[in-house]
Amino acid sequence: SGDLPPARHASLRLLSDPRSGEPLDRALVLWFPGPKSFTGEDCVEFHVHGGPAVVSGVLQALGNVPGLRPAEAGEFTRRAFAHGKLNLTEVEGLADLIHAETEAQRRQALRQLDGELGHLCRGWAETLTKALAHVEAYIDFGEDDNLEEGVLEQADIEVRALEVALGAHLRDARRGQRLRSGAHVVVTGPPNAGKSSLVNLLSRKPVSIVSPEPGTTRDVLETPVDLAGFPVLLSDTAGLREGVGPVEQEGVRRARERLEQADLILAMLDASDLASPSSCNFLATVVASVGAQSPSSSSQRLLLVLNKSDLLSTEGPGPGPDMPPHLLLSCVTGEGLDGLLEALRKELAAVCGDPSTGPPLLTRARHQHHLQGCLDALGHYKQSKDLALVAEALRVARGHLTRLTGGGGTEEILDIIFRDFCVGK
Ligand SMILES: Nc1nc2c(ncn2[C@@H]2O[C@H](COP(=O)(O)OP(=O)(O)OP(=O)(O)O)[C@@H](O)[C@H]2O)c(=O)[nH]1
Ligand SMILES: [K+]
Ligand SMILES: [Mg+2]
Repeated sequence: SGDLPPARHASLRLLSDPRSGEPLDRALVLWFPGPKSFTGEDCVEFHVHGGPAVVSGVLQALGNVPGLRPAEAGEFTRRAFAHGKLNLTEVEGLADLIHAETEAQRRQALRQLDGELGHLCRGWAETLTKALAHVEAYIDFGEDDNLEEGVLEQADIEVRALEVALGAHLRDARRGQRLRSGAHVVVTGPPNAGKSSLVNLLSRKPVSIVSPEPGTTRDVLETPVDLAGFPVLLSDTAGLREGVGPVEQEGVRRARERLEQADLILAMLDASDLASPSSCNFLATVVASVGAQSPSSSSQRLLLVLNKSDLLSTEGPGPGPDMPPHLLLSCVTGEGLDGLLEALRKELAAVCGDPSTGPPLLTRARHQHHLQGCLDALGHYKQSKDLALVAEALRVARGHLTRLTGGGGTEEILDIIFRDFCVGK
């Protein structure tokens, strides 16, 4: 009728049930004719009042219209993908955006939704297409004088540059996955250093029991927290010491086990008790051994925190010149907490990758799988003497890149990716 709202303009309308004519709500109606819509198809949005009676009344009235049914979870996004509105990495970015819990996760998801990773992969795939064209031209016209000189060599230079770029991204792959699922930060130190006090302070809730009795914490207590915008799984552990009863000894064993899985270690000592055997032993073993690792991206990182700084002026002489780099903190007064959070932000940006500045991250095992597949195929490319095999290796390599952005994706993979969505997206 003449009363239909104009395309892409919000119009105020009285909605009524088409069967009974009963008014349901006064609502904004938006009409998006395809292909300029989210899914690429004709779409209508009803912006109704949020009360449950209004929503169920409108849904019921719509459900009675022949041919209409409720969308399945992720169905809108799936249709957008089917109509080429989003590629697969962008779909993943959208899913991550919906589930983002911290600022860094949101930034990363937005970058992926903007198509950065897809763009990179398409550039790489183009390089391979060109190289393949050169190799095929050589196979067909190799003897022909008209063929430009050095086509194979030129292709080879570009493919090898691509191999280096892929390798760099793969070395970074664990970072992106940590940003998606949380970095492992483990608090460790001798008994009574204040480990549980710090865990409670950072998570802003009483996760662990704090008491003056050494050996209070026995089990590993893990809690998810947002630390300086990064998602973290923070573990409190038993104080490290020997010669104790079997229960505490088991706690110490679990603490050491968890320590091996840490991306970042928060090593904690009582600043007023640095000369004690347990402090010296901890510095000589845990702190020294992590400090001695090569500073490659795969090794663990460590922050040394000297707690109970509030006791320093009155009791101990304070940290001497031999003390490795450290931060002073008081869990009781909160002094030094800002400095610790800033240090944590820097460490976590290194552990998770920094989505404000760094290169596009590989956030899923699927990304890593295809880039590794591409790299392996380039390995075959280098070893092949026969030009037909060279061309085949390039084709396999390119196939991995197109599958990463969703070209030729199988239904099962799509099902897995779209399963993460909620109804209405
Ligand atoms: N003065 C002072 N006392 C602190 C500080 N942090 C913690 N404490 C006290 O130190 C004692 C031990 O704290 P916890 O947090 O239980 O220490 P822990 O390292 O978890 O101890 P275990 O689990 O037994 O290994 C408690 O009495 C805390 O109140 C601090 O910054 N200053
Ligand atoms: K304690
Ligand atoms: Mg404790």
